[in-house]
Amino acid sequence: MTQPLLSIRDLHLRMSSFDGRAHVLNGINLTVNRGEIWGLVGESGCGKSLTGLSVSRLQPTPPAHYTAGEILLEGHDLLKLSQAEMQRLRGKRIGMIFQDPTTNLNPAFRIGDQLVDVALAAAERDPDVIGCSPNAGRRERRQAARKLAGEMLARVGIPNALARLNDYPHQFSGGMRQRVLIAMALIGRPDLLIADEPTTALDVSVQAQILELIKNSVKDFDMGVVLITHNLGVVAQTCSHVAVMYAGNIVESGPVAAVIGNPVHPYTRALMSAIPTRETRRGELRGLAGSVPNLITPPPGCRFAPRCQFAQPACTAAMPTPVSVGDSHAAACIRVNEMEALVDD
Ligand SMILES: Nc1ncnc2c1ncn2[C@@H]1O[C@H](COP(=O)(O)OP(=O)(O)OP(=O)(O)O)[C@@H](O)[C@H]1O
Repeated sequence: MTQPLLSIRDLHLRMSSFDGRAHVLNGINLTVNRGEIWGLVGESGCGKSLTGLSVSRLQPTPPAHYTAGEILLEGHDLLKLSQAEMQRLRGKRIGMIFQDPTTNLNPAFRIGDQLVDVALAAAERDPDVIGCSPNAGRRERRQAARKLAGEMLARVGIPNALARLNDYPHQFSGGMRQRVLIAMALIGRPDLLIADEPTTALDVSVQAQILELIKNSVKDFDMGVVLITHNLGVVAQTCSHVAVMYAGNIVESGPVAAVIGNPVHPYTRALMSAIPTRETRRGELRGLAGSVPNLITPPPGCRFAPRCQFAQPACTAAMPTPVSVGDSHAAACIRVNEMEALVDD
């Protein structure tokens, strides 16, 4: 059997602050294969970004400290690598896109120069990236990198790409800047792309184009994607799989059709019923009462129990382990097999 592209196993991350230690990731398990787009969803503060940052090893240190677990990229544990070794993987094997396209481009440099720098850095690790021998002269390598930069810009849908290499970031709209960042993330031909809220800052029509671009890039580059979002609509539209996070745990995961078509964890069900639909009339929108618990003193057992309408005393006895409820579909709830009956009541 082939190795999964990414395998996060029982990852525990602790954060220290003046108030105490927070267990912000509490045994995360996630497997991503090439060709898959995994959506990570959940309310603010559930640990989505820290999971993504952990894979790229960009978590804030200090105060972040791993107490257990592994992050395997094709079998190699990223947590065992030095920052210098990790630096070599970023851009080449792991690409990243973040929420705000404005702050992630340097306003003082032309778009072309920024893309060329990333391509040359990736080519140091793999000369094939720019298709130029490592023994070639500096000028020849820059020319090859610039040609690739133009091709990448065209590929992410920037019209008149070659001429636009000479422009500065302020000459691009928000959606265009996000396309440039996608080009930058893909130029080193990564195996894995981590996209943290890549469309949140964009208007709805541009959002759809960017999500389509990510979907097409998965096919073109045969990579795997972890897409972090608050939005279950984005997951339904873009992802093949989804992991629902609550307070540092994955509470439900599986293929999108199974999880969204038949959510079994009370938290997933609550998130879904909070989505406005065409039928939702004024005053009928059901929000999710309460908030994510303080992770310095989390509630005992299931962390969702204090907000769960189906909680019973046994829920607070121990952290529930994931139970399989279908093909690759699992949920961490001790009442999962009763859920159909509970919901019908
Ligand atoms: N630098 C930090 N120092 C201390 N605690 C932090 C730090 N960064 C994040 N946290 C805590 O870790 C937890 C998880 O944060 P994270 O940013 O991963 O959540 P998230 O699900 O991505 O939220 P959002 O959707 O708002 O980005 C939160 O409780 C947060 O307060």
